[in-house]
Parts: sequence; structure tokens; C-alpha cells
Amino acid sequence: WNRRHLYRHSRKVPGPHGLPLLGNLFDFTGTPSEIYDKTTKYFETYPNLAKVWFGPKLVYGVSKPEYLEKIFSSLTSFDKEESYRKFGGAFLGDGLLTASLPTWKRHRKIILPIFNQKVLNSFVEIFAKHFQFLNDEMEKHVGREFDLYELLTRCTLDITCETIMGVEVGTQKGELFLFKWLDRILEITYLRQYSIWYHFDFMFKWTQLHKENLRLIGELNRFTEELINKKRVQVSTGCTPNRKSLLDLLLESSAEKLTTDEIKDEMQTFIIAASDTTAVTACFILVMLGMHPQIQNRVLEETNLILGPDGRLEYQDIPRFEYTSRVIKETVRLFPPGPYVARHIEADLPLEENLVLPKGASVLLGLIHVQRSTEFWKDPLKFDPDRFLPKEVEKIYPHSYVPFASGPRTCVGKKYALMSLTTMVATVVRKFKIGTEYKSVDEIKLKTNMVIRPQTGFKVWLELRK
Ligand code: HEM
Repeated sequence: WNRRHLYRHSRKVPGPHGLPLLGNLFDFTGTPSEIYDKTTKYFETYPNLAKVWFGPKLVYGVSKPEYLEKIFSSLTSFDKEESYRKFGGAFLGDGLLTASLPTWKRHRKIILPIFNQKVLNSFVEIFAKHFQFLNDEMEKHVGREFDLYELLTRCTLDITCETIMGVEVGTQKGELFLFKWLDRILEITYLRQYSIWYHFDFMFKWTQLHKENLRLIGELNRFTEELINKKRVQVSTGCTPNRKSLLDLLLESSAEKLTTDEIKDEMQTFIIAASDTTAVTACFILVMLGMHPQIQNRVLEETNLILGPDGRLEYQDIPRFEYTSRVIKETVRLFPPGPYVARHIEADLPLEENLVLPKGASVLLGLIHVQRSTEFWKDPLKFDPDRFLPKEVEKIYPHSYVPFASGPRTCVGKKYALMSLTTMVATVVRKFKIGTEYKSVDEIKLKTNMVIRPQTGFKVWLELRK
């Protein structure tokens, strides 16, 4: 019955022809670049709403803002698509990203009040310290073209570990154990994602990759659990640090307690959700500044005006970075680090009078497509931070700008990300003039691993400012 139900509803929606039984299973295979290109073509050929069949699985591609709003706000489409758990479940467990409704509700109710503005303000010093170190590392590359990505991922991993778990892992200083585990775990995750044969548990289970993955996740779990246990002792003996991480605060909180296992899942979820998204966004911002020297000058002027040439950035300064904040917003419009979000439809979800997303289907929400659509954005591939001037923001078509998703499952780290990225920009532009060979946004061909990135890397060159 279920398959007939899916089939009946899917007929009303356009989509590419598929093979009998297999459907479009082989239409979206290839390297991360090829898959990104194919998915983009699919969203462009079938704007608003389209369908594909992956064997018995019905997947809708959605990019119409009104539909995005319905899907983001409905409890019927609240649960994540099964691939989140299949590929990420082993290290994300029941953390916010993957949790289903009852667990999610309980965890989010405990975490949100703790992750408040006062706590975020206390993180700014940590952001500034690590971005300062980043500047020193970047200085070693002055005068020649290089790829920003590794320096930024090391830096954001240090920041995330210190703010979220209260531990200095020293990745920027060359302590690479955690960096290597996470890097390889994520690599195996997307190697698995991109090979159809590895989607089948019974096939993947026999591979060397699976064994390696289990070993690495075991190491990661042990690391996080030991840390939680150490922190528990600190809390029970009253020897807690002055500046609290999310982990310290969770353990100290008098609200309902999470178990060690639950906290471990949340810590690993936060590390994964925070570090790579912030790193690639930071890289894209610097590439955009390199591509647009006048915008870079305006950012520098703003920074000098607020901080003076040598002043230290403090949390009170952050709201004054109005132009920089527009640069960040425009960057995540063009390059949302998570370009797609996938959900599972739990019960029939009406989109319009004669249009229903049937129970059992999956939806892939094309955030990047709506954010680059000519229908909602004038000259969409032009990098123009002034789209986010207060008087222009009012004109943005509702739900055509959703880099942090929206509705109850919206990103919990949005403010954290904006504060950390502002600190990064202010630190880097004061020291370096940034340049890049990329001439236009259109020229930056993208691929997705876990997050998007350019097919040919984040290539920039730096010059020391006088
Ligand atoms: C530019 C940076 C970031 C962007 C664009 C971004 C975007 C997103 C998006 C689109 C989602 C929804 C994912 C989905 O429904 O599948 C999400 C969820 C989430 N993000 Fe972020 N994120 C960013 C940074 C961060 C940071 C810095 C943190 C933590 C400090 C964080 C923590 C989370 C968590 C925990 C969730 C799951 C929320 C839930 O389901 O309740 N993110 N993010």
C-alpha cells in the first residue's frame, strides 16, 4: 500500500525518467564535484519541486520558498532523513542534529538556555586568541598562493574544542590526533555516501573502511568520555575553571541532567556542526574579500574605526561591525556551507490544495538554489553585502534566505558563528591584504563533501599590511 501511495502522489510532480525498479539510482553517482553538478542541474531543470526514485525510495527536491517554510515548520517533516543516521549515527548518536523528536525536545530545552548571549560573549576572548595564532601561521605563507582550508580547519577545531568542551587540543600548534581522527571519519563518511554499494550495510560491514571507521570512532568516544568524567570530578569537587565551556555548564546545570552518553553525543555533534561550517565560511569570506578589494577596504576601515590600528577586540565591539556582518551574511547566501538539508515525511504533508508530500517520502531542501535564484535575487551571483542593509532586508522574499535553516530545528550555533566569523575578519584584515585569482563567483565551481567547497580550493595570496 505504502509504495502505491508514494507512486500515486509522485505522478503529479515532474522529474527525470528512471530505469524500472532502480529508478534514478545511477543518475547521481560520481565524484563529489560530479554529484554536485548533477544535483545543481536537476534543481535548475525542475525548479520549485521535483522527484526522483532511488530504487524504492522517493525523494523530492524542493526549492520553492513557500514549500521550504511548510517543511521547516511542520512536525510532520521534523525528523531527519535516514541517511543522517546511517552515515553519521555512529559518531553523532542522539545529538541534536540527528535526534528524533522526544530526545531532541528534551536536549534542546536543556541546551538552549545554557548557550545564551552571556556565555557566547565569554567565548570572544577564545576566538580572538586562536585567530591571532592563525595570523601567525598565515604569515608563513605571505607572498605566494596557497589554500586556506587546512589552516582554517585547524584553527576552528581548536576554537570549538575550547568553547564547547573546555579543552585545549593544540591543533594549530601541531597536536594533530583529534584533527586526524575527525578528518578521516568524515572522509570515510562521504566515501560511503558516494558509493552506492557502500550504502548497503551488509556490504560495507566487510570492508577495511568499516573497520578503520569503528576504530577511529572508538578513539573519539573514549577521548570525549574521559574528558566528561574528568569534568564531572571537577564539578563535584568544586574545582571548575573560571571561564566555562558548554560542557562545564551542562554538568553544573541544576536543570534535568543528561547522561554521560547523551553528553558525549552532544559534544561530538557540536564539534562536527561547528568546526567545518565555520572554517569553510571563513575561507569563502576571505576569498570574497580577495575578489572585491573595495569591499575589503570598507571592512578594514570599519575595523580600524572600531578598534583603532592595534586595539583588542572585545565582545561589546561585535554589534558595531555592521558592514562586516553584511559581508558574512552575503557570503552564506552565496555559499551556505550546508547547501542541502534532508528530512523524512512522517505523515502526508499538504503543500497546496492538490499537492501532497506523501508519508514515507524524503525531501532534499535546496537552500543554495533558492539563495541563488534569479526569481528572488537581482543579479544573484553578484557579491553585494548591501542586500543586507536594514531597508533592503525588509524586501527579501520570505524563506528565500535560509542558510541556517528555519523553524524549530534551526541552527543553534548561528550567533556563535556570526560572532566567531566577525572576530576572524577583524583579526585577519588588519594584518593582511588578501588577493585571489578568482575573478567572479560564477568561476568558483563547487563540490560537496560534508560541506561545500570550491573544486579547486580556497586559493589566495597575502601581503603584510604596513
Ligand atoms: C556559518 C556557520 C553555520 C551554518 C551556515 C549552519 C547551518 C546549519 C543548518 C542549515 C542546520 C540545519 C541542518 C539540518 O536541519 O539538517 C544547522 C543545524 C545545527 N547547527 Fe549549525 N550552522 C553553522 C554553524 C554552527 C555552529 C558554530 C554550531 C555550534 C556552535 C552549530 C550547531 C548546530 C546544531 C547543534 C544543529 C542542529 C540543531 C537542531 O536540530 O536542533 N552550527 N546548522
